[in-house]
Amino acid sequence: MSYQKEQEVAELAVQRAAILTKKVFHEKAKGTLSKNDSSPVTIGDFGAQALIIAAIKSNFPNDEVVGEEEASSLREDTNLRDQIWELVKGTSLSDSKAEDILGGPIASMYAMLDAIDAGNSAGGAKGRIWALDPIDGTKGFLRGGQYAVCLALMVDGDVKVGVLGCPNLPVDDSVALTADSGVDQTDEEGKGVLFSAVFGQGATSRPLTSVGMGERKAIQMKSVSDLSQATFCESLEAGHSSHSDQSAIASKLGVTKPSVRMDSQAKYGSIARGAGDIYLRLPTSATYREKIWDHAAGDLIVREAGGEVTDSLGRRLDFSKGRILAENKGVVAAPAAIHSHVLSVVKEVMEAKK
Ligand SMILES: Nc1ncnc2c1ncn2[C@@H]1O[C@H](COP(=O)(O)O)[C@@H](OP(=O)(O)O)[C@H]1O
Ligand SMILES: [Mg+2]
Repeated sequence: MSYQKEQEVAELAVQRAAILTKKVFHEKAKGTLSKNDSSPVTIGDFGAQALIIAAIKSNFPNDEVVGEEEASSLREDTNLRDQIWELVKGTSLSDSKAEDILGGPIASMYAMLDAIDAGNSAGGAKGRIWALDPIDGTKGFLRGGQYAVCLALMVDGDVKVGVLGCPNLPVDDSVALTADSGVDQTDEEGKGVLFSAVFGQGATSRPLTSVGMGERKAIQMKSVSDLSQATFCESLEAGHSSHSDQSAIASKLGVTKPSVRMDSQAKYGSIARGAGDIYLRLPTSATYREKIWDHAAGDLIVREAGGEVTDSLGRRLDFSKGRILAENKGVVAAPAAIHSHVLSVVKEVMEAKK
């Protein structure tokens, strides 16, 4: 399967949803968002999920979707619902042919609520299931840092298509990450990149604004010959991964640069294009299980760019277990050539803690 149509729909849908999230952010910044003070994340999340699921359902009506949100609270809260509908109604691509590919605008507010609710798949090992995170990196979105609109298609539990829209990352793949890449990037001119991969066909990037027009550009992870010069990424939120374990691992690896702390799957995209090298996500609790929508697209994009992605015990991320990664703990992503070395150090550090 080439998954050409799926990739095209996913890219355009993510682009349209990303435009909506940007609009919400700017309305919030101008103070015109809401008289009743609904959270911009709530509005952006629901709106983006509606646009993306509507596009999936109009092209692939039998596919299922695992989406982060569901609309029951919206059906009660008419004010919030109207606010989201205004925004969804007003968000279309400037390219009308591309908009047609997505199935055009959503017909009514009730169709919007139904689209949101169609993200209720239980996931699993059979059939075609999309994993959707309309705004990944909630905290980053709110602080004007990094966030991502994330969409992946799984077929019988394997990720076949992955798309990440990162509105606040630089377009240029050659811009190396720095310690402050994760914060306060909003409103700088010319930002926004879309990463995309199809299983077996490599990973690409292009400006988020040129989706549907420009060519995709192949991306590759950087080869790391000297770990002392390597850049590693981690969550900005200390609650989402163990900064102390990650720092112990980095120093054992001989990494000398400070970590790049960044919200969302923008981390996967950044290492896939060689702007950084390694992504470490060591669990902070024994019971938390990662959500499939937080990893599916990034996992494929990194692997298609020449990387390897496992959990902290060296197991491939298993997306066939439902809405969560029930059989995995944490994430270790690195170029294939050094992944086993990185993993051995991860295991050493985790063993030493016991
Ligand atoms: N205790 C925890 N450990 C790991 N991930 C967590 C977590 N609590 C929440 N998360 C997830 O971490 C995601 C953000 O990842 P990151 O830290 O890389 O930006 C959140 O996605 P949302 O922002 O979509 O809610 C959320 O699903
Ligand atoms: Mg998320």
